[in-house]
Amino acid sequence: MDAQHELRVAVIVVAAGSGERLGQGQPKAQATLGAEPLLAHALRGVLAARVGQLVCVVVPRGDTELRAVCAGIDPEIITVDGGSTRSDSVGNALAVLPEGMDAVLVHDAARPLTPEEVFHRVRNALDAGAKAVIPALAVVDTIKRAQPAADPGIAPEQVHSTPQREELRAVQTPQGFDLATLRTAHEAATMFDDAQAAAITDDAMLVESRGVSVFLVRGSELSLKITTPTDLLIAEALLEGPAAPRWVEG
Ligand SMILES: Nc1ccn([C@@H]2O[C@H](COP(=O)(O)OP(=O)(O)OP(=O)(O)O)[C@@H](O)[C@H]2O)c(=O)n1
Ligand SMILES: C[C@](O)(CO)[C@H](O)COP(=O)(O)O
Repeated sequence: MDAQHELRVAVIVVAAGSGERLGQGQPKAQATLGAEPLLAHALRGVLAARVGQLVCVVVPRGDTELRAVCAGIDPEIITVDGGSTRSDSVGNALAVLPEGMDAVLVHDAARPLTPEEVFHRVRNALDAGAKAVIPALAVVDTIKRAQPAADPGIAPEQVHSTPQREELRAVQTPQGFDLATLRTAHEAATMFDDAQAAAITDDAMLVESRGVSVFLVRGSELSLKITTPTDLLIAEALLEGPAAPRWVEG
């Protein structure tokens, strides 16, 4: 990329998950946080950060509520149906992006409080020439690798080993990529079998496996992912507190 050319960036927000672990019986992106759906918070953060020329939101197939949330915030937002896995949902968005984009940020609607600064760090790394960049935090717990139990559910698991904590990072979104690099990696993943496909938990994995260098920038504790009911309680407390992102006022 020459220094004169400003990157044209698309932001994909994946919001097509079912929210099984949250257990509200509705798509997770519809769950209410401070009187608004998670998707509305996530989109407000994306738009406040001004890191892209367009936003594409991936919604559950047949959804009308999340489409209405998008239209109510910015009628220019593109919406597309999701797939059965997160990776399929990202692939569906990659397929509908208009011509002329250079790079893409992929963000989880399930991270409603991601501060603008995190978007900027990712975008800045792309501007500096990175093909792949992800926000991350140092891990605070000691992590153990478990040995698969001989009789799952009967015999207790045993510890296999303890990775060095200094080397571990908990990664977040938005994850930023050169668009052609991410598209090639997703196309290769369409050949995966079901077990391989189920094991793809983020986009960076797909480009890593192709030998692309993935750079890390600092994430944020505010950027927690809403997965369980406890996460939603924590997010409510964060939203009320002094550390809430500036854009939560609307
Ligand atoms: N088929 C899917 C699965 C997930 N996602 C999105 O990917 C992000 C991270 O996924 P996760 O937190 O696992 O959400 P769910 O799949 O909804 O959660 P669960 O596994 O508890 O059902 C979320 O913003 C979710 O909406 C998606 O767009 N399409
Ligand atoms: C992409 C991600 O949010 C990075 O932390 C995470 O891997 C998504 O995982 P999930 O199991 O789909 O929630």
